[in-house]
Amino acid sequence: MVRNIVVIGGTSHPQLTQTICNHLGIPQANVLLSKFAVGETRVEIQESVREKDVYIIQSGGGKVNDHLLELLITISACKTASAKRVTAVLPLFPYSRQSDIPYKKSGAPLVKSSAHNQFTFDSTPSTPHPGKVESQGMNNDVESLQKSLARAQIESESNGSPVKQRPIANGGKRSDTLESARSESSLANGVNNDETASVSSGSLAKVSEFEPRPGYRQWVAQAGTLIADLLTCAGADHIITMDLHDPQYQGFFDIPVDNLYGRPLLKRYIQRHIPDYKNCIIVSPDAGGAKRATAIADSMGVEFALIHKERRPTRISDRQNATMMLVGDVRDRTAILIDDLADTSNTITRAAKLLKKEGAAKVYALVTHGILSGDAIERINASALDKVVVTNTVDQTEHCKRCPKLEVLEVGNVFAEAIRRVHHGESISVLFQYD
Ligand SMILES: O=P(O)(O)OC[C@H]1O[C@@H](O)[C@H](O)[C@@H]1O
Repeated sequence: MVRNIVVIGGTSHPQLTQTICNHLGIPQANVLLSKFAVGETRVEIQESVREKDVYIIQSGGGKVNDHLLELLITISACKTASAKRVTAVLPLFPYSRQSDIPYKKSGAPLVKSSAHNQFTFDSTPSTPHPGKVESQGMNNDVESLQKSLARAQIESESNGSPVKQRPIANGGKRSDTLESARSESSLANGVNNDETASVSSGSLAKVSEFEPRPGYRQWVAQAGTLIADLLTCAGADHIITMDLHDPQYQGFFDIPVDNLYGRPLLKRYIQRHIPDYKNCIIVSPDAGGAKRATAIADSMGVEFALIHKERRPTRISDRQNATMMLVGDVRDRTAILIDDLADTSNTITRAAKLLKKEGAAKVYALVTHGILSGDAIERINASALDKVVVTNTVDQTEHCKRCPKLEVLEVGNVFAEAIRRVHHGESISVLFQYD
């Protein structure tokens, strides 16, 4: 039983809050979380938090924007009710894939040429793309753009080389920038050129006609910084999270951030449940995740392979795998894909197809955050993946009902122990170790 501590659960993951409270031996605080008719979030803390150490559990995934706003309001409510310290516990950190966007010195985002639009990244079912929901075209397009640009940045950082700058086409005018970026973002999101062309939003057309002045920064919201600022402005004194997509995101905060590792759970699963695991091969589905995957492979003394995403145009008959190249030998072995998250599941299902094509006997995917939005479950069910193992940083109740290949690892005990240690001022570095 821990004293003088208050645990509040947001609406994103009530089951995880309950598990954490069970481990701590305390009841959840009474709060009223609801919505006004207009859709605005309403928060009422129904017990005193004066001079208490408050932990608010709220994960990303699902209705991520609603959950985020609910968290901000709850933090602020606790602060104004004189809580001594407020810690936001975000098992999956929302918006952490939207760290700052790379820009050229000239001011335009770093994007590649639109000439490379001849191939597709088909998957079954097809990956969501901007053209699908016309009314949301603008949002999706920008999100895709941010995703592709953030990837370009991270890939370039992991290569240790700067992102290549594309010469400005169109006689030096910058009006091509969004079109090129769109094309690039489409490539990164499984959209061929025809599909991209089907985006017919009036606002998009206006944006692409817009010719920025020299030096003007084509505007892509830098959500990563904003989210960090919102949390601290609301009153958060401390953040606890797990497997941040980009660990450097911790540097966006000027309050302590404890980034716990999901790796010990994944490693334990491999050792206990994968037959003859010493002869399996750990695979990173992209260069960005290589560090994460090699850490697990090295700690178990097993081999490692990497899937390289080739972004140059390739005309070969098997278009689906045209852009992926396996570095390593998986023939007749069990391949274990390791990644931080699966959202559309496009990455892991395409990787699984390639691994089976290269002769892997079985393919597992072990992923910390099973966001599994949209058609992700259908995609996994139809894929070459034999098993997908995720933690419950995101609620998996509904996913499990629809996906026989899914297995879930519990993180409630890890977060409860982190909370207990933070509350007592003990070191939590033991939770970062996994050997
Ligand atoms: O392909 P989906 O599942 O949508 O996205 C997951 C991938 O996107 C990356 O940021 C993650 O690290 C992971 O490799």
